[in-house]
Amino acid sequence: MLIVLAGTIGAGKSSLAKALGAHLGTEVFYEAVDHNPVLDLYYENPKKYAFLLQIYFLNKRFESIKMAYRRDNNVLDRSIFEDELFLKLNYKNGNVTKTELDIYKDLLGNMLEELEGMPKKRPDLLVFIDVSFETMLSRIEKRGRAFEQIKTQPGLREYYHQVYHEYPEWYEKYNVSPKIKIDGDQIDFVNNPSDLKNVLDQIDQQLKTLDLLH
Ligand SMILES: Nc1ncnc2c1ncn2[C@@H]1O[C@H](COP(=O)(O)OP(=O)(O)OP(=O)(O)O)[C@@H](O)[C@H]1O
Ligand SMILES: Nc1nc(=O)c2ncn([C@H]3C[C@H](O)[C@@H](CO)O3)c2[nH]1
Repeated sequence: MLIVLAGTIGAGKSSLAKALGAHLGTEVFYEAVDHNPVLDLYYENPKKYAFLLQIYFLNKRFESIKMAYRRDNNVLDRSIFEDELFLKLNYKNGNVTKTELDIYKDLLGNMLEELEGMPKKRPDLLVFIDVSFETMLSRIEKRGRAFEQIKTQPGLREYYHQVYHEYPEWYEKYNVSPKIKIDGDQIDFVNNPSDLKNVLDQIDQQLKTLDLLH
């Protein structure tokens, strides 16, 4: 089965992907953040690097999907379907031009068409981690990636609020696969084993309903 994690920045996707991979005995494909040569440049100068970052992520995402869709059991940290959310925001903020927006959408459309030819065409389940804006900010701070910090770049607060604001509608509209929403605010699946069990039980239950787990 193929499970994808979705949610705003710092929602807990990588953390839950790791736990879910261990629980189901599946491989985890993490988002390309650690050795990303563009991400810190983007946070420094979004106007210059937004389009390049979108292309970088899209390419990496597609690479993971190609591997993950060919194998049987996988967990993907963030879905390709969220990339357009970031792109549109960058367009709205004047960081990508209309031509860049159109070229990107065309490329994304072509890539998604390619998936139609693969043995597995779409995820079996999307797990959306829902957190409040305050939690999002505190997790970003706690994780401590230097270029993401509001303390040194106060302007980022507004950008994070925009990203946060886009997600509820994005989730409501998402219809590529079955989906489930997890409360990442109240449930501390990172530090509290019984909370983690609670989340894994919710996901297992959904997988059973879909006849993917017995
Ligand atoms: N449910 C939770 N309870 C407490 N802490 C959490 C929870 N989920 C994540 N964290 C912590 O919040 C930080 C961000 O988590 P994580 O890296 O998993 O988020 P992410 O959604 O993958 O972020 P990004 O989109 O930026 O890659 C980490 O320090 C993690 O330990
Ligand atoms: N601009 C932009 N477009 C994307 O498609 C995208 N996907 C992820 N990210 C940023 C958010 C976190 O800082 C960090 C980890 O998720 O990477 C993105 N940023």
